[in-house]
Amino acid sequence: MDRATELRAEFTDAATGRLRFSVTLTDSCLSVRKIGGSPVWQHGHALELGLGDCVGCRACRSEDEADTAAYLSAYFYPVRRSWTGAPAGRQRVEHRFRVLTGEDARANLEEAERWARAVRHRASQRVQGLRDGVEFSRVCVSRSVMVLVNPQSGRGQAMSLYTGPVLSMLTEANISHTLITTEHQNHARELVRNADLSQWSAIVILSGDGLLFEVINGLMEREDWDEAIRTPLGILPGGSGNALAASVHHYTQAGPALGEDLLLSCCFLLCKGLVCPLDIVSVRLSSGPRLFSFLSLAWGFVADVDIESERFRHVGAMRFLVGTLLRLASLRTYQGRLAFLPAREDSKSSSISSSPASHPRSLFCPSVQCISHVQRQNSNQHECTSENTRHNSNSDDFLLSEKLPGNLLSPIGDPVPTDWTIEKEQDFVLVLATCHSHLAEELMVSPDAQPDDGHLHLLYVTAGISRPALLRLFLAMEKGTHLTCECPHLIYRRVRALRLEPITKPGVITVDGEQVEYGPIQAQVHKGYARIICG
Ligand SMILES: Nc1ncnc2c1ncn2[C@@H]1O[C@H](COP(=O)(O)OP(=O)(O)OP(=O)(O)O)[C@@H](O)[C@H]1O
Repeated sequence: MDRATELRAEFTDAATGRLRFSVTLTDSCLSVRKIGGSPVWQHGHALELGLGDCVGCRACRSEDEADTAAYLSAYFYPVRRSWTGAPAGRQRVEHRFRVLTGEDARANLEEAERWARAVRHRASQRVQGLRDGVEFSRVCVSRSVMVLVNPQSGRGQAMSLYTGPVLSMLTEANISHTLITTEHQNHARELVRNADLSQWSAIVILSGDGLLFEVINGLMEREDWDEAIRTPLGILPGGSGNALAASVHHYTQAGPALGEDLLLSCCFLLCKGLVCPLDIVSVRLSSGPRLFSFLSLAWGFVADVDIESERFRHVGAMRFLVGTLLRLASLRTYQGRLAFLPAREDSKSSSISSSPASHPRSLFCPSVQCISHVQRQNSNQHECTSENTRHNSNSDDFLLSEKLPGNLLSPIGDPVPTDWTIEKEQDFVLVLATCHSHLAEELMVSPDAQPDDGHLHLLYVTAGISRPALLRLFLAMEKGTHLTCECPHLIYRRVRALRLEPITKPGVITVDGEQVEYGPIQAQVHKGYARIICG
C-alpha cells in the first residue's frame, strides 16, 4: 500500500463523543482502532472495514445548533457468515463518528466532508474491471436512475420493499432516482418506448421478470433501438420468480440468498454500479411477431407450471412448488420436433451429458444417432448453413430480423440450415432454454451460465421419466446438481439458436414467463447486446 495515500485522524464516537478512535483510510479499507478503553481494542486490534463493501459515506452538521462538531457516517454491507463460515447474505453496518478539529463549526464540517469524499472515491475504486472474462464498466450516475416498480408483482409487496431497504440504500449511496409505479400491463413497455433516454443513466426494475421483459421489448420497439438497448438495466427482486435477480446474485459467487437477502445483494450491486454485457434472444413466432427475451423459452412441464400457478400468486415463490406438485400428479408428455445450432465448443461433441468427463457419451446415444441420420437427409435438400443463411422471404418478419446482426434462422416453413442438429420427432416432458443460471430464486437450471456467454442453455426431458425421477431432478435444481444426476432422460446442450415445433395441441409456450402464441417458434441468442448492472 502506498502510505502517502493514507488519511489518518482521531475521531470520537457519534453517540457520546467520549470514546476516541484512531481512524485510517487506505486504498482498500477504513481501519478503526480504539484509543485506550477495553482490553480487546488495547491489544492493537483494529476493525478493518473493506471499502469493497461500502456503498456510501456522508458528512453533516449536528442538529443541535450549539454543537460545533460535524458527523461522518459510512455505510457498509459486508457479507454475513453462517456458523459454518459459509456466506449468508449481506448485512447493513453503519459507522458514525464525531469530527471535532476545533471550535469552528465550518472547519469541522469541511474536514468531515473531505473524509466522506475520500471514502466514497476509494470505495468506488474497489471494483474489478474483469472477472471470468466478463468486462465491467461503470454506470455514469450523473443523471437520474429510472426505478420502475410494479405494485402488483409477487405478493404485492414491491412498494414496501422500495420504501424500506431499497430507498434507504439508494439514499446512502446518494443515487438520485425517480420512482415510477406501473399502473397496468404494458405500462412500462409504453413508457420506455417513448421516454427521452438521454435523461436517464439506467433503468432499474423492482418487480418480477415480467416487467423487465416489457422494458426490453419497449426499448427494442424504438427507432433508436440500437442505442436504447445499451441503456444499463438493473434488477431488484420484487416478483415471485425473480430469476434474473437470483442469477445476478449467483454470478457474484456469493452463497445462496433468498428473499430480503437477495434484495440486499442486488441493491448493493446496483449501488456499486458496475455494468456488464447481457445476452438478448430474438424470438420469432410462426405468425410473424417478433419478441426479445433475456431469460427463457419453455414448453411442456415448466411452461404449464408457470401459467397454471398464476392462481397461487398470493403465496409468492411457493406457487412454483405447488404448481410443480400438481402438474406432477397429472404428468403428461408433449409431442414435437426440436432442432438447434450447437454452440461452437459444443458442436465437436455430440451432446453434453450430465457428467461429461466420466461418461463422455453414455447417456444420450440414441438421440445422437438420430441426429446424424436426419441431418444427412436435410443436407441433401439444402446447401445452406447458419453462417450464410439468407433471408429468402419478403415478409415484414424478416425485415424486422435485420435489427440484430448475424441472423442464424431460416423461415419457419423452410428446413433448418445444414449445420443444425435435428432431434427425431418425439415425446418430451419439457423443453427449456435459458440464458441465465436461475429460473427462480430456488431453481438453478444452468449453473455455468454467464450473463454474456452467447449461449442458450437448452435442457430437455424426454418421455419415459418416472414421476419420482422428475421430482428428484427438480429437487436437485435447488442446488444446481441435476446435471450430475445421470438421468438418462435429461439432455443438456449449449446452443446458439433453436427451433421448436409442437405437434401436441393445445399447449403452452412461455417466453420469459409470459405466455406467447402456441405453435412453431425459433430463437437466436445475440451475445452481449444489452447491458445489465451486475457485480
Ligand atoms: N399495476 C399493474 N397492475 C397489473 N399488472 C401489472 C401492473 N404493472 C405491471 N403489470 C404486469 O404484471 C405482470 C407480472 O409482473 P412481474 O413479472 O413484475 O411480477 P411477477 O409475475 O410476480 O414476477 P415473476 O415474473 O418473477 O414471477 C407483467 O406482465 C406486467 O405487465
